[in-house]
Amino acid sequence: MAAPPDPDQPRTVQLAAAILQHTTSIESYLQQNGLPSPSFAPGAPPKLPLPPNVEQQLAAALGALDELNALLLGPMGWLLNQVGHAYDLCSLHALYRYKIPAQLAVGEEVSVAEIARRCDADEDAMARLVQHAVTNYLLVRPRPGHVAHSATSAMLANVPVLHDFVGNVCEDMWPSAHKVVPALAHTAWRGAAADGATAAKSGRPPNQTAHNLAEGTDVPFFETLKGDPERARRFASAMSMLQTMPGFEPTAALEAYDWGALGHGATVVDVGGSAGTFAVALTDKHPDLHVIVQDLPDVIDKARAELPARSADRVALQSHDFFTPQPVTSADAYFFRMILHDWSDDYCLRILRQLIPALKPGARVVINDLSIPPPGATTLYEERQIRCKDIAMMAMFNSKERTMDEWTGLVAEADPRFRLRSVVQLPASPIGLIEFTWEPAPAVAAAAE
Ligand SMILES: C[S@@+](CC[C@H](N)C(=O)[O-])C[C@H]1O[C@@H](n2cnc3c(N)ncnc32)[C@H](O)[C@@H]1O
Repeated sequence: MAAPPDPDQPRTVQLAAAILQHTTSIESYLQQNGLPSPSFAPGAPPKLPLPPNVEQQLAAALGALDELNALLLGPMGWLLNQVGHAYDLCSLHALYRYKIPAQLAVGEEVSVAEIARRCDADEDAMARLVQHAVTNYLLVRPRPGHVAHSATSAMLANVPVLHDFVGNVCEDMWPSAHKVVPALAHTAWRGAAADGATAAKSGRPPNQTAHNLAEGTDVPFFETLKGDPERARRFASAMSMLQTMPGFEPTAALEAYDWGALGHGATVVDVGGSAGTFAVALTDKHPDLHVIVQDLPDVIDKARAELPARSADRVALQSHDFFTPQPVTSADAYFFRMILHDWSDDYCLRILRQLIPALKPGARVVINDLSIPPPGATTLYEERQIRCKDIAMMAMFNSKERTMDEWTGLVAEADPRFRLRSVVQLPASPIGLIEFTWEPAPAVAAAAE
């Protein structure tokens, strides 16, 4: 248990004391469990392997460090720091585009001139980008003018999905970042909403985004991917990397929800279930459940080729556009995992309402998606990470991350007969699991008969 800060000390000293206290706890946990101290050396674990109680100390240490950094820089320094961040991704982009990590052997010390030669790039510019990468711990500098692998670059060299993730960030998403405000201010787009619902609070269409301005196209990002197989492959690979992040793994949703309570032989529809990763994990754990994975035709074709033989009699695959009426009637649960955050409120309402004619009384609708923590529930540093994701969703899709209240309000707006049943916030994760049941009022049910 962390000691409270000494109120007689200045804030900076309180923060420094908290950082020392939390860091000491983290190091003792690592030492007691025979785990290595954090390091920049290639081979360091991608993430500190900490249990939830120590993970909380890590979150507190990082939050305190961030606030201390801002205070010590002072208002002007902190402002200039933001300006610097605008260019931070340039060196990571160079690492990605020129596949620099893959060109270095672990333990090899290479001159910056040699890096430029291996990349067939301008020596002066490449040397400067590589030196910037050193300052961001993406590479290390064993001696002046030379670089070598850091833990991060070695990971980028060895984990192809991570390389794809960086490519997706630097080449698909980052170009839209400086168009977020111009898209907001775009006169012709102001007030545009789904299906002409001009008063909608968040209904800007997915083809009037910062991404559309950045790429000079009027088709939504997912449509662009359909015409560009390599970009689509990189996006799918980047998404599969996200599935391995803490809280984003299928196992997290398996453990957070009582799937067994749906009953023996229950049917679950995984709406937008992609390649069926979750469905396979769910039926491995609960072999008596039947899961129908729905997605767009191309995705289902690919899923069909990849579905493990052991899942064939428990997992069915179905092409379905979730903007059309739900074809599976009377299922026990309809599951939306990382789907609705891709869409603005108006589009989410349309997706949810497509379920209604198919629902039997008591059917569950389970949303497994990011949730923005309430103010003060996390450090500003932690909240910033999810707010950055929220802005990324706005930039690419005109969609959003939501608070728990926004999630429950959205589903209630889709139809008041969706009754909130449970809310679970996954530990040490921005992901939530919100369960609704379909409860038509007796009078409404009778009238419908
Ligand atoms: C962010 S992914 C989430 C996939 C999966 N639920 C998971 O958690 O890994 C969004 C999914 O929605 C699918 N999708 C997009 N538009 C769709 C539509 N109109 N109908 C059905 N699926 C759609 C995409 O193909 C993709 O598989």
